[in-house]
Amino acid sequence: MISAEHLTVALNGRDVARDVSFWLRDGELAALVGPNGAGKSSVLKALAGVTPSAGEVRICDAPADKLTVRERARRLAWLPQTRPVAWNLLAEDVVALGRFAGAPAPFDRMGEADRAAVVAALEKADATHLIGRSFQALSGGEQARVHLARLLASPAPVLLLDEPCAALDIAHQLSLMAALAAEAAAGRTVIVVLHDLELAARFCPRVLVMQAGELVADGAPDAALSAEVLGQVFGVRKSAEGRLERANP
Ligand SMILES: Nc1ncnc2c1ncn2[C@@H]1O[C@H](COP(=O)(O)OP(=O)(O)OP(=O)(O)O)[C@@H](O)[C@H]1O
Repeated sequence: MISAEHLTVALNGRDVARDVSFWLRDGELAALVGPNGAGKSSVLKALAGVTPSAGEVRICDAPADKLTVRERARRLAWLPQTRPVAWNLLAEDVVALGRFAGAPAPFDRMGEADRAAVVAALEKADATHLIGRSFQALSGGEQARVHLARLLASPAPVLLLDEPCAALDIAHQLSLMAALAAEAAAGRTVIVVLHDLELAARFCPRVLVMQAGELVADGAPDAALSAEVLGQVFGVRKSAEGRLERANP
């Protein structure tokens, strides 16, 4: 459904992602993890086509660089790490933006199916009560849930989410991960950048680990987050009680 072959992203003359290759099928839910600055957002941006890259990205069997912006947006929805909304839209109008690329023609009016998708996405993101509220007057976590609903409202078969749990309380983090698992079970391919390794291991059958621009592990949580990877990549280890702690405090 989405693949990267020898993906390299250079910024300011430096490779911030180097020779990254992976392949995800329909219905896979993968966590993309790694320390700060490892290159996770850069890879997601390259997959979304918003940053230049070398190598090949294929989305739904099509080379991404041959797709128009609209074709790409129909295949892939991206939740960036920073999410400015320039206009003070209503919460439901921000969610409706997720339907834009799927419309038969730009600026078509929303139909019944679009309205139903917006309502369903708001429900999935536990944000129905925010209908009618102005987006910029929402709390950080409420805004994050509206953005999640925007993504879920999109018909795209591939979802990319960059730290969607930031700003969410623990109950909503768990609900978000359950919602992503449900999307994957329904056939979408989901890549989610996470810093919480326990959340990643609990919900994601596949974990991609980046370090200093390289993909250093890719597999089921037990293998990808082995004691060796935890120590070498993250500088942590599991205590006797199973808690993560600094390897060299
Ligand atoms: N626009 C830019 N110009 C130059 N360097 C950049 C730019 N954006 C990011 N970088 C650098 O690229 C590297 C990778 O950044 P990236 O945002 O992909 O990391 P990340 O793994 O998502 O980090 P974090 O967990 O902190 O969000 C970092 O060293 C960062 O400083």
